[in-house]
Amino acid sequence: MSSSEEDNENMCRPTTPNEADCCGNGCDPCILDVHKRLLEQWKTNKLAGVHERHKRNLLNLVEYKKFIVTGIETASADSIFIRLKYKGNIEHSAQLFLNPGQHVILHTPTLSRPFTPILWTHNNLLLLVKLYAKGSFSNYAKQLKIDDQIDIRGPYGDFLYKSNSYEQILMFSIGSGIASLYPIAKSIIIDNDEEETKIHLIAGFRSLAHVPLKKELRALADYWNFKCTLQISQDDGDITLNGLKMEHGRLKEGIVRELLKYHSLQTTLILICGTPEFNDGLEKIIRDTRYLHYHIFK
Ligand SMILES: Cc1cc2nc3c(=O)[nH]c(=O)nc-3n(C[C@H](O)[C@H](O)[C@H](O)COP(=O)(O)OP(=O)(O)OC[C@H]3O[C@@H](n4cnc5c(N)ncnc54)[C@H](O)[C@@H]3O)c2cc1C
Repeated sequence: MSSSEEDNENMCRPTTPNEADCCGNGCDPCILDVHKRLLEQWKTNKLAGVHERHKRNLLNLVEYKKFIVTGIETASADSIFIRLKYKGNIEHSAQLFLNPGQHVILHTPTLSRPFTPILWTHNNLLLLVKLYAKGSFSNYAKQLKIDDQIDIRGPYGDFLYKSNSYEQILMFSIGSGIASLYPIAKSIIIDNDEEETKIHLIAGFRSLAHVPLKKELRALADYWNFKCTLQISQDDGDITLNGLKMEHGRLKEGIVRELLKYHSLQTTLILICGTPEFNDGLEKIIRDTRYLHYHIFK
């Protein structure tokens, strides 16, 4: 190996974070664990003679990058959109890169929380953030102002979709869980003309006022292969939203079991994102019904 190749390889070695880089908030994944994993992968590749071509992602798994708030908007009765832009100069070959459904860790001076960007470009990303009355990050988010700084690392999450690999995708979410599923639906339905896969998103919310992304969901519903059912738990009277099917009642086991009766166990992919209880309940149903392909975002 020439010395320049060796230099190049050593440059690709994941940078070791300082012990002090761990914020002590019990982040999942912790920056030190991520580095350990990357280092093992790097050593395995080195031994096997695999020379990785590193993509220049603005985001980094073990190093926080600085972003600034460029927009804050109401998304629904209990959620906001936060737009963040990379702070600093972008090298020619670098850009922000995420797979739909992947999440990032936001780090403030006192806490860290995972969020799933719903949209992004080469240097900015849009988050859908649900606000909880007593939530620590929620209270921080409520006071955010334009030009405030937030540190971000990532992306994390191992869900990878291969085009046209299923006939049908059933997506189940409650509340802010839609943040993981919307970017996947968009990438399949709008961003890829070659897709033949049909998607049915079943999303549970308290009331119509609590539904974010209404315009975006209706835009998806204009396509032949996307269907959306909003399962509204509070009695909102006769509610309608063009293009979207509205159902009364909580997104409960009976509804999921009924839907699962009519799909192929082999060619259907099931995606789930909600509270831990919701995720566990649906996983049990999927196992009982013997569906082969599912992924839970948690
Ligand atoms: C991989 C991953 C991706 C995520 N992506 C998003 C996202 O894109 N958008 C988003 O809004 N959130 C997302 N979350 C949840 C988010 O990270 C925070 O947990 C959430 O915003 C609450 O943080 P908090 O500090 O405001 O509340 P905390 O201070 O952590 O909790 C305070 C109280 O709020 C309530 N609470 C907190 N979280 C939940 C919950 N999930 N369901 C029900 N009640 C809850 C509980 O009553 C809790 O006791 C994601 C979580 C994970 C694990």
